Amino acid sequence: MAKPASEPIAQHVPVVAVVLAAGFGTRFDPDNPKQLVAVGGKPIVCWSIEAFEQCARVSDIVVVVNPKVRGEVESLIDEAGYAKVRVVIDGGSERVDSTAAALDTLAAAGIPDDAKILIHDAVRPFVAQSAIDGSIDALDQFKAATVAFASTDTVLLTEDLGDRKVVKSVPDRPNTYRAQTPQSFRFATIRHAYDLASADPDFHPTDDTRVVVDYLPDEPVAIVSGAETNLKITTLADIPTAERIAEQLLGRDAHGVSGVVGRGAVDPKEEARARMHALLAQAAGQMRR
Ligand SMILES: Nc1ccn([C@@H]2O[C@H](COP(=O)(O)OP(=O)(O)OP(=O)(O)O)[C@@H](O)[C@H]2O)c(=O)n1
Ligand SMILES: C[C@](O)(CO)[C@H](O)COP(=O)(O)O
Repeated sequence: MAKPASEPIAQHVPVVAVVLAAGFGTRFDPDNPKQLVAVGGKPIVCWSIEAFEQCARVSDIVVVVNPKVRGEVESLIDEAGYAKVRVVIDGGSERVDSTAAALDTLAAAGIPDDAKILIHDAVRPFVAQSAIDGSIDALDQFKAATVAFASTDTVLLTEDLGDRKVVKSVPDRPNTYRAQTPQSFRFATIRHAYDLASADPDFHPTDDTRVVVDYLPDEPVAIVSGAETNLKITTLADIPTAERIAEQLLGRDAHGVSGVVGRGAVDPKEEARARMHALLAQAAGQMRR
């Protein structure tokens, strides 16, 4: 059951979330689209849409899909009754093509240049409200921003030497962040960057920030605090972590039992204690024999 959408609040400009769900999940399982996989009992794409439904400052949501998942995503949206989803559009073969399709749709709809656009990976289901709010706020000062998480590892920039990768440089760790989403922009800024990038068929960026950084290098992109829990589900190995985060957010323990123990329900700690007592009693009985 979806949480009800927050009432949109009066703002000067539209705040549009673009939820990118048009990927093919080749690193996950191409026969099992990851955006439809349930974690904590809820499809990943629904977690992401709901994060923006619940933010009162988000006025509209555009969902980007591919033909393989369109039917299922549309049914999920209908069943949940997401009130802010305006349109479900087809994406393209790469992530940037899907973003470009969303920008074209928004342009055709006559969205104002100063609208705030938040572009989010559908496969980052646990994005925090603070990251969404922080992204919207950052656009009052900057025309571009990205949620990112400070790297705890030292990051190595590499280059090719024969068939080996070798280290080219080592940036100072306090200056290294892992890019997350949402990545947010004033509409005219991201549209301009994409227009410039479209002239280069060899440009294959994996995120939208790169499009601004490469094509509008004078435009600062602000960092908004992300979190380790804003996980991108990339391979099957990410699912156990995702389940753990979902359980925490849903307030359940690792076995899916509600943390609130009602009358008649079995407290898992009590159950474990009873099991241990039984085992000890059995062991003691065997020692006496
Ligand atoms: N053509 C594409 C490619 C990706 N995405 C979206 O961009 C996000 C991040 O992409 P990624 O994790 O790489 O997903 P996939 O492209 O599905 O995975 P893979 O690269 O393993 O095929 C996902 O929400 C994905 O659905 C998209 O909308 N359109
Ligand atoms: C946008 C992104 O999630 C930021 O970390 C990432 O770049 C997507 O990359 P992918 O190659 O599409 O997984």
